[in-house]
Amino acid sequence: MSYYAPDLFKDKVALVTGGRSGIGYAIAETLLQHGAKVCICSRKEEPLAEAARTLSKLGTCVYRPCDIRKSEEVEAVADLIQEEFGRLDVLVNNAGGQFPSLARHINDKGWNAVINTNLNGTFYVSRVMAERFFIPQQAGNIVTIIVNMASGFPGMAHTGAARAGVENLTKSIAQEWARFNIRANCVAPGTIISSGLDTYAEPVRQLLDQLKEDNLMQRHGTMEEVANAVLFLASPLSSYTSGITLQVDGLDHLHANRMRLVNLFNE
Ligand SMILES: CCC/C=C/C(=O)SCCNC(=O)CCNC(=O)[C@H](O)C(C)(C)COP(=O)([O-])OP(=O)([O-])OC[C@H]1O[C@@H](n2cnc3c(N)ncnc32)[C@H](O)[C@@H]1OP(=O)([O-])[O-]
Ligand SMILES: NC(=O)C1=CN([C@@H]2O[C@H](COP(=O)(O)OP(=O)(O)OC[C@H]3O[C@@H](n4cnc5c(N)ncnc54)[C@H](OP(=O)(O)O)[C@@H]3O)[C@@H](O)[C@H]2O)C=CC1
Repeated sequence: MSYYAPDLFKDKVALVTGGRSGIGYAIAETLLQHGAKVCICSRKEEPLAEAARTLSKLGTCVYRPCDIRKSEEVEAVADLIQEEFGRLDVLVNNAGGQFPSLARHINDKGWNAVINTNLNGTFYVSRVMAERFFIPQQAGNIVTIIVNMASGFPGMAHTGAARAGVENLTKSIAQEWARFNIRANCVAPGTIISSGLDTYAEPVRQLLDQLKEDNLMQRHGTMEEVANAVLFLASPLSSYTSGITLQVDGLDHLHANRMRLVNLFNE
């Protein structure tokens, strides 16, 4: 059940990066359920196509494989959106990820992989979609998924640094592009039960129970809770809000034990 009007995104077109799985899939699904036409992109063509097939039962959903770290592939996604819909109203920068490691053990390649994905990739997609659609249309809306790194991210310093960069980038573009009627905001999820958590190996998975106990609401978040926050920021319901980060974390940004992950490494 949804508290939003079912036609909230009628005639609107949305791009969800990383929309083939987890939180991105839930966002794409929710946008479709509220009338949007949706494009999803990610690196792995087969699961991406499968996700688009399933999502198409809810409405129009197209897909194009894309590594957001390659701006020419991002341009190809914009080409598809232009051909299929001729416009774009909402960009959800959801694609991202990282691996757990103490900072001093992250080698150059690993550092660059995470920075390129989360910071550079998010910038490329935002810039391309603004240039191709939002600025010419004089209208657009960007919502970017980051993480809870309000007190740093010990155990995943690369992603903490990248997402802090994205949060600051969002404040800058929100100001630069306000004159084009473009809003830009972030959503910072805490620990959310999703396919993303399955990518972590056992020691980190054990941590999840501890994180749940630490949480003042005594639980992890759901993908629907993140999607609902995205819907709010992507819709006219938040029309006077730009440049902010909405925390969806059951208070973890104020209260989480940030050393839990570091302590797993037993150093
Ligand atoms: C509490 C939870 C809160 C947050 C939850 C979530 O976000 S859930 C969402 C979670 N979902 C996701 O995170 C999914 C998306 N994540 C990813 O796709 C990857 O983590 C990525 C961001 C590194 C990109 O990867 P890619 O395809 O570009 O590259 P690649 O795989 O080829 O690696 C490049 C280099 O990185 C290094 N390195 C990589 N892994 C490890 C490791 N375990 N150990 C050590 N190092 C590692 C290594 O140097 C490697 O080079 P090598 O040694 O192989 O020559
Ligand atoms: N689950 C959680 O607790 C939290 C998640 N987040 C963030 O939410 C977002 C979604 O995570 P979640 O759904 O949990 O995890 P998933 O691993 O399921 O989602 C990550 C998605 O991003 C895509 N992706 C990764 N790298 C690239 C790339 N270079 N180019 C294009 N697509 C890419 C993946 O598809 P493909 O492999 O096909 O490229 C996948 O669809 C991520 O940014 C994550 O860091 C933030 C806080 C907490």
